[in-house]
Amino acid sequence: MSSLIPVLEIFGPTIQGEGMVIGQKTMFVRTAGCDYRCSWCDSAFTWDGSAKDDIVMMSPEEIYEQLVEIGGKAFNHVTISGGNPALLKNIGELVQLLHENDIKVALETQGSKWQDWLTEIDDLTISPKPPSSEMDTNFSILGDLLERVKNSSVSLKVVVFDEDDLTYAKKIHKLYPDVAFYVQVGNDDTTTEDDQMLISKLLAKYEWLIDQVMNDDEMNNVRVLPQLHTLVWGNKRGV
Ligand SMILES: C[S@@+](CC[C@H](N)C(=O)[O-])C[C@H]1O[C@@H](n2cnc3c(N)ncnc32)[C@H](O)[C@@H]1O
Ligand SMILES: Nc1nc2[nH]cc(C(=O)O)c2c(=O)[nH]1
Ligand code: SF4
Ligand SMILES: [Mg+2]
Repeated sequence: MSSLIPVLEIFGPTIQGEGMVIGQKTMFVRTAGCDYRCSWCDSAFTWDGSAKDDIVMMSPEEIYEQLVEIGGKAFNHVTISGGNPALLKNIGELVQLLHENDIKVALETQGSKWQDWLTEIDDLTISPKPPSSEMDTNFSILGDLLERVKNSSVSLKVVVFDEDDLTYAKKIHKLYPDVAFYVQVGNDDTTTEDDQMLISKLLAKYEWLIDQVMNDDEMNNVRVLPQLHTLVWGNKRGV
């Protein structure tokens, strides 16, 4: 019997709305628990206790069964996010099971914890947190992690809210110039249900971020992205 994984959401198929495989058709598995408390976290329910009664302890086999129950045959890509899935040693068993079923696996983590299974991920996104998050980056852990996954398909993605975040993003890019680098628009209104207001605000921020990067000779090899799912579905959960 495999060990159990704390799961908060399984949904899809949908598009990957962020980062290195934006637009990719994928299922999502969202784990509970995070070692960070980002001020603007759009998935705070994974760690703030508000959804603690919704956490289901599932074996990798049960997760795979539910993915198939929801997605049928209409997927071959699964994204694991959280919370921080890298807190969980047994994600490795889930990754192995998905690979055995010819499913590619993406994973989102902030780069604060190492797990040996990180080298097995097909699309690995590391998202270190800028000053606006009020979290501190442990550069020793981050550097070690990036060194150990350097032969995998890996990217760095920094969410940017303001100029200080942009300075931080540049520092990250300069430290690890060989890792594909993305900056992403930050959503500072993660509870509103007014989609039109949210979308026009986020598009204005996207234009601001594009302008900043275009005018900066230290960011010639940078990809600038919105959170595509937010532009389509606003703050809706499970999409
Ligand atoms: C909810 S996190 C879960 C994975 C992991 N804890 C992390 O932060 O990378 C998934 C992605 O959403 C991003 N994110 C979280 N809140 C956001 C917000 N308010 N605006 C834009 N991106 C956000 C994170 O930076 C991360 O890249
Ligand atoms: N469509 C969609 N794309 C995403 N990319 C990263 C997400 C996340 O919350 O980790 C996410 C999400 O929740 N939905
Ligand atoms: S690291 Fe990710 S899940 Fe954790 S608080 Fe920050 S954005 Fe949220
Ligand atoms: Mg999200």
